[in-house]
Amino acid sequence: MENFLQIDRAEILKRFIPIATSAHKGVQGHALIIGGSYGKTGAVCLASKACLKSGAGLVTAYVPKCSYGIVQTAVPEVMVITDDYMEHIVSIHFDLSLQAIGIGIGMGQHPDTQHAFFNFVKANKTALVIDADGLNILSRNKEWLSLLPENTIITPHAKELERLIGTWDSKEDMIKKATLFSKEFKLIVVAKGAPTYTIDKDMVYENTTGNQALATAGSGDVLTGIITGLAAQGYKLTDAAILGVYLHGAAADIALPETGHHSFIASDCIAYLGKAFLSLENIQ
Ligand SMILES: NC(=O)C1=CN([C@@H]2O[C@H](COP(=O)(O)OP(=O)(O)OC[C@H]3O[C@@H](n4cnc5c(N)ncnc54)[C@H](OP(=O)(O)O)[C@@H]3O)[C@@H](O)[C@H]2O)[C@@H](O)CC1
Ligand SMILES: Nc1ncnc2c1ncn2[C@@H]1O[C@H](COP(=O)(O)OP(=O)(O)O)[C@@H](O)[C@H]1O
Ligand SMILES: [Mg+2]
Repeated sequence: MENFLQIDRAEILKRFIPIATSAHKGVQGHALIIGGSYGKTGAVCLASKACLKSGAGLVTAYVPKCSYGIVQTAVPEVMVITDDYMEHIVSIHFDLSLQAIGIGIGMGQHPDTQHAFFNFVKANKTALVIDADGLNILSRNKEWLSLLPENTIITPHAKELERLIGTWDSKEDMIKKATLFSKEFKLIVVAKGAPTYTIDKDMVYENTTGNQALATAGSGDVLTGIITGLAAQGYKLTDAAILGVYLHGAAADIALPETGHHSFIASDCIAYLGKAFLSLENIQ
């Protein structure tokens, strides 16, 4: 039987950790964002910028060669490592000490990328957030799900979730199936939608922020970056997911009087993240 909890500001304040006055970038966590392919480097730019804007001390992006100049120009604060191949990822290798990795956005599902993803998950021990093509690759290769570290966060939209757990006939049925999936593979499922449910075994956390302005390209990529950034800072992974979803929605709610529903874009979600954090910190 599932237990439901509505995530409002009071619940978030129980989990939110302000940054210590003595902090430096070395203690704020190093996050790696792996993704991108020809024509979809924007997803990595959005995720890695959102990751930094969520408080991670250092962010590196792992991208195919064609994405190098784009990421360096769009987000100069982010460091970049490139794959050996030009247009998509064919092997994932790096020598970094990391606290969290976000993988899958804009990555595509080329057979070589699937192979690289398999070798990566087989070896990886770092806290992991998987989105978009990382999830699509797992849907095609369900036997790889058991390779993921316990409490890996997955962030599917409805179609990605359906590819993983099959169809459902009601919201209750979706939650039941996602709960079973979460328990079977020991994963935290962020079932994105309106509202978003974060499902950690029998616990179901219903988010209370966000609006239809988020129905715009790249808003999920931003969420991946936020959650990865919080995980890198050492949040318990369930809390990183819950807090990330809340802040992402809060940024869209705070932006609304300025952008309206139509003109809000994923970059606005990043731009308003500061105000979303301030709504928790009461700093004037
Ligand atoms: N600037 C960039 O670089 C960007 C790069 N991006 C990257 O692109 C890649 C592909 O990602 P993607 O999500 O567009 O593809 P995919 O999983 O096939 O879903 C599409 C189909 O699924 C459905 N569908 C979608 N959402 C749904 C929902 N909430 N609820 C229900 N259904 C939903 C919908 O199906 P329909 O409703 O039309 O039947 C739609 O046709 C990925 O790597 C991503 O990171 C993007 O982030 C954009 C910005
Ligand atoms: N109508 C809506 N109300 C609230 N949130 C929404 C709405 N539409 C989309 N979102 C949110 O926007 C994000 C979309 O993610 P996703 O579909 O992965 O986008 P993309 O792949 O383009 O980055 C999710 O966090 C989802 O919950
Ligand atoms: Mg997406």
